[in-house]
Amino acid sequence: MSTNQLQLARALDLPSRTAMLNREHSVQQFWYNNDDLITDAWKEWEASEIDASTFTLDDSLLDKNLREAVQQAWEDPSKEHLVKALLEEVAPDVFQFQFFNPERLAVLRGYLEQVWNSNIPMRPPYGIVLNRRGAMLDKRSEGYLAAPSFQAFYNEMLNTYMRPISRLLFPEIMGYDTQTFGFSIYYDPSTDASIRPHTDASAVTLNINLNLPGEEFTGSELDFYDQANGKVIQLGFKAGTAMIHRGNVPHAAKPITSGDRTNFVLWLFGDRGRLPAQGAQRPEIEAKERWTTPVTTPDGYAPF
Ligand SMILES: O=C(O)CCC(=O)C(=O)O
Ligand SMILES: [Fe+2]
Repeated sequence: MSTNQLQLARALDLPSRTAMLNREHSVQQFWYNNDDLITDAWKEWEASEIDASTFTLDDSLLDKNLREAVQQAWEDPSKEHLVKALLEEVAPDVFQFQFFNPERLAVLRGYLEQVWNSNIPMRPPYGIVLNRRGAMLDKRSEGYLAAPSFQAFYNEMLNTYMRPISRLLFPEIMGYDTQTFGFSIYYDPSTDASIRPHTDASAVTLNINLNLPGEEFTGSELDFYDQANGKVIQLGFKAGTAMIHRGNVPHAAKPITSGDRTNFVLWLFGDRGRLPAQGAQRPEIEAKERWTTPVTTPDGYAPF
């Protein structure tokens, strides 16, 4: 790796927002042609511009109870009830729990702030709508956040935490959880403020709030539509909390009316994006099958 990849990446002409929104061919070409350069630039950036002793991304950022329960379940899956006990059902099949330790979140947010200021080309998420100040997190995505320590942390969140927790709550997703996907989103009243009702192209979605304690916002609740009785259940995020739900539960983000909100949205699905059938039987699965990591290789399929 030559040492000026970072400079070269910073000098690239990013495709315009309109071109990105129109999914023009030139945009795909841009990411394809510059993939290696940009990946090397992230490595160089992390080695030269990030203070590794301050910005260590590891499980010490997570809630201590969650970390300890998950660690015990990995060592002895018969203890997975310790994890389950931390998950509160706040709407039918929607669970909330403390994911990050709010006091430690400043490390992650500080890191992400430097990512944002890095001037390395990044592709914002444009799933349901474009989110201007968001990033693609998974290696399968063009213009993803390829910094090595971030990638290790991202994969740990999905493989060590999200997948077994998902299997514990939604056993029918077993086998439809081999592939990972993720993005970050940022809402404020003047740019990207809401998302209309939709379902996700995931088997399971884990949505984690990254706001710091005291970083208040109003509005921006998630509405979950309970198909059984037509009711809407409105849920709010607090610093470092997460919601986990099947991808096919309709939901929307209400407009944010003051402040801002930053979240990670993490998805699991099967190979080539396969999803469990609607209303799939919920099989009995043994605990020891849940606390495993699939050997499947990432297939490169990206839903958006
Ligand atoms: O606003 C949120 O946190 C949820 C976003 C969401 O549902 C999505 O990006 O699919
Ligand atoms: Fe969603």
